Amino acid sequence: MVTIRKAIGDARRIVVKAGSSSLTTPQGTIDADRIDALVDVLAARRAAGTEIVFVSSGAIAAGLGPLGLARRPRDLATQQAAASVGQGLLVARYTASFARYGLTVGQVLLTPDDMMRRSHHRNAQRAVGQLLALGIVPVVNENDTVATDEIRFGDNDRLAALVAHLTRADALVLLSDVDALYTGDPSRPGARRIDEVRSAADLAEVELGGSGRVGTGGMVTKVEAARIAGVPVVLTDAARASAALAGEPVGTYFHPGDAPRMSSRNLWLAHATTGQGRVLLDAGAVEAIVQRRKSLLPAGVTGVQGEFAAGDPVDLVGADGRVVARGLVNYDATEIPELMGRSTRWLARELGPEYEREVIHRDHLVVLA
Ligand SMILES: Nc1ncnc2c1ncn2[C@@H]1O[C@H](COP(=O)(O)OP(=O)(O)O)[C@@H](O)[C@H]1O
Ligand SMILES: N[C@@H](CCC(=O)OP(=O)(O)O)C(=O)O
Repeated sequence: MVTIRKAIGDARRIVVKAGSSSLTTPQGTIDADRIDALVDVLAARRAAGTEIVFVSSGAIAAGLGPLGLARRPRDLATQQAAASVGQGLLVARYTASFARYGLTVGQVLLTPDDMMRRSHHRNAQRAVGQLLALGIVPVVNENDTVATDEIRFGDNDRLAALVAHLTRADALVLLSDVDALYTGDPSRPGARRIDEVRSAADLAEVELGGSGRVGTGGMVTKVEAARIAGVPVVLTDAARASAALAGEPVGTYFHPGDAPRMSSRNLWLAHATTGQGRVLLDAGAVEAIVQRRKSLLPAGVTGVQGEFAAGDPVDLVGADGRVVARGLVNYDATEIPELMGRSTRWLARELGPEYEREVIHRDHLVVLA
């Protein structure tokens, strides 16, 4: 007897993410047949009463052919141009394809700010919520045309996990060009399929390789997405989408961890940002932050590395060189050396009351250790 994954079968709202390789051809054009086949599956589940939020990659990959490019460009400006062309083509195809079932799609292009800033977050939540309430299928992607190397999600696996939080979905399905997670690169002999991941321990021996020809992030970002999604996740290929959505035992099933659900803001900070610099801490500060969840005060800082401005995300590093947390810093890198090792009281007295503030407030700090 086939055991059905009840959490997937019963889900009332599912985020489905498809990678570039499942939607486009090696020539850098849209693969209309495979898109139609995937839409058939999504529309069927939709007809059964489940709300679908579709996260579609492929903007850059679909723009390559029209721009006469043989491969993904390295420079940002050409990636942006390819995404601009490809995104329009993708959405035109989805519009036509879902229309076969009388369904309307709505394009949603997100930037990291939409997850991070409270007002933007609420706004994105309201917009997607309203699309769903109106019976429309939201088609989500990163806004690649205005993304920069510094400010971007970069991969849609983690974006899909954040969208699962944003929409309070019940499950996440990641569709790739590989049918499951393997113990190592599946093209190498000896790699074994993994049916279920219950905890980080199940991944201890797994080698997570890079992406295929057009994808971004490879398995690393998929496993990371499963870790942060907070709901059951199925990873499989697009050919098994129907079975995956029916809850049949295909691909790899990631059980939701028992870690408490992080706020979207902290999820973004931990998983969608890159530290713009490093703040070095003494042992007391590491203990205060990691064990007691306190703010970082100037007294516990022993050094700074890199150039950053107030408001930037920075990594907090212990004496052993390990990154223990990430946070939004309240000072420019150049200001910190004169504050280091000083008590806030001393700073307020000597430099003025505005120096009484923390280096990083605990509300803007996420522990990674
Ligand atoms: N341990 C692993 N298990 C499965 N696939 C892996 C593993 N390590 C690396 N990969 C590669 O990851 C690729 C999928 O990632 P990616 O190219 O980013 O896909 P997508 O475009 O669907 O996001 C697969 O084609 C596979 O070759
Ligand atoms: N936002 C990018 C896709 C980034 C990405 O994660 O790609 P993939 O690994 O194919 O899911 C695009 O639409 O081209």
